[in-house]
Amino acid sequence: MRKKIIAGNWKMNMTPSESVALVNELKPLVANEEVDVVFCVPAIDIIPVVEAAKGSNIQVGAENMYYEEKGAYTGEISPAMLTDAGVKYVVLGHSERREYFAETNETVNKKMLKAFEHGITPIMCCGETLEQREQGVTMDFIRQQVKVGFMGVTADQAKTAVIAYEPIWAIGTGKTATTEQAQEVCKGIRECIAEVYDEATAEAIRIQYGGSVNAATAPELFAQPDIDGGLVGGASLKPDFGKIVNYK
Ligand SMILES: O=C(CO)COP(=O)(O)O
Repeated sequence: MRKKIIAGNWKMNMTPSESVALVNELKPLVANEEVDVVFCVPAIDIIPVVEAAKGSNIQVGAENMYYEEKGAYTGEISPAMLTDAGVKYVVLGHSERREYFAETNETVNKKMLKAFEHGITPIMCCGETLEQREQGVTMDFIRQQVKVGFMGVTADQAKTAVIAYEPIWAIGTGKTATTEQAQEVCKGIRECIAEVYDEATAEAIRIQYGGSVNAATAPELFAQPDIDGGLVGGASLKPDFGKIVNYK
C-alpha cells in the first residue's frame, strides 16, 4: 500500500513573515498521520517554515534546486543548502519552470540525479498542453518527459520518487481534469515506469495529480487506484488545504 502524499506548491507567494503566519494557521488543520504532508515553499521561506513547522507532521520541500554542488552560479540554490536547512523534497520540472525558465527534460534529469545523491526526494512534474491533448499525443509527450527525467536513476531510487501529473491546461485555471482523465494518465505513467524498471518499482513509486485540486475534487481524485495524492497550488495557501489533507 502506497502512502498518500499531499503537497502544497506555494509558487511565488508568501514573504517570510507571511509564511510563518500561514504555517501557524494551517498546522492544526493538516494534522493527519496517514498521509505525507509537504509544504513546498520559496527558497527564502524555507528556514522560517522549517522552524515554524517543528513538532508538526509538516515536511518541507523546495520548489527548485540547481544540479551543481557549489560554485559560481549566481542566484542558484544547491542541494546541500537545502538539506542543511531541513528540506526533504524538491519540486523539479514544474511546467512554469519549463515555460519561463527554460527547464528541459535534460536539466530536470540532472537535477533528479543530484537530488537522489543528496537524499532529497524529487517530485518530478510532467503534463501536456491543451494542444497536445487535442492532438492525441498526451501519453507520448509524458512518456518522453518521464523516460528522460529518470535516465540513470536506479530502480531503488525510483521507488522513492514522486511524479506529479499536472496537465498544463488545468493549472491555475479552475479546470480540474476529470477523475477519469487524471486516473488514465497516472496509470499510463505507472505503466511507463514498469517498462523502464519493473513491476515492483511501478507499484512503489507515488504519482500525484495536480491542477486546480480543491477540497471538493480531492476525495474522488485521491480514491483512484493510480493517484497517490496531489500537488496543490492555489488551495494550499488557504485553510482549504486542511480539508484536502483530510479528504477522507
Ligand atoms: O501547479 C500546480 C501545483 O504545482 C497546480 O496549481 P493550482 O492548484 O493552483 O492549479
